[in-house]
Amino acid sequence: MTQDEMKRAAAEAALAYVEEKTVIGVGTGSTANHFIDLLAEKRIPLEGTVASSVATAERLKGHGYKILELNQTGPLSLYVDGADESDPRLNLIKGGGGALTREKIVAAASDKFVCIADESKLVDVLGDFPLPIEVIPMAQSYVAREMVKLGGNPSLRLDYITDNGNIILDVSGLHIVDPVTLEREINQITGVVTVGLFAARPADVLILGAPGGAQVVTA
Ligand SMILES: O=C[C@H](O)[C@H](O)[C@H](O)COP(=O)(O)O
Repeated sequence: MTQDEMKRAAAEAALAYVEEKTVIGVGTGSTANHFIDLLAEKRIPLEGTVASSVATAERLKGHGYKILELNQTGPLSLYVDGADESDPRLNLIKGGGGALTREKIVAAASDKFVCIADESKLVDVLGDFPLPIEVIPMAQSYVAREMVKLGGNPSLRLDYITDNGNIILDVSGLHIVDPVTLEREINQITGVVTVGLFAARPADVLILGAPGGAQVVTA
């Protein structure tokens, strides 16, 4: 089974959490794309969707799904999205695709967050994947210096601007044993829009695609 097939297997298992004719939140990335395509292939009717990125909105629209603004919907019952890393407590690193801010907003507004990933994304301790941070452009150097003080090695994501008009710093070298505290500390740095650590609001369910099929992990 390839990594992509494992992503698709996880996405397919997430369909079990979708209630027809509801409004759901939909994440961004290659695993979320499988989920979107499977919703359409299985002809699952939805009242609407809240997209976590422009790219996801375009893909959903291409399949005929209605896009709603989060400000119109109130709380969502379900959010489905991928991740770059998960620890066993379902704390996540997200933002490899740059969509972390809108993803974190939709996750925060959702009752249940189902994370879908291939099995390689489950790690003991977060941090091998460089931690993405969305930053207001004029704060780039300041935030980078603050991240060095926290033990990280920041690097600017080149030729990339987020859907919100900001830059991304990818911070390597972190061994994140206390993700809740680190998320809070980074959130306090002036100029940080969002850190791609999802620990104050982790996933509720992690579905891992693996050669033997999809496995459901709960914290
Ligand atoms: O910004 C992107 C998102 O956080 C993605 O969910 C994450 O990067 C995982 O992407 P993929 O499903 O392509 O591995």
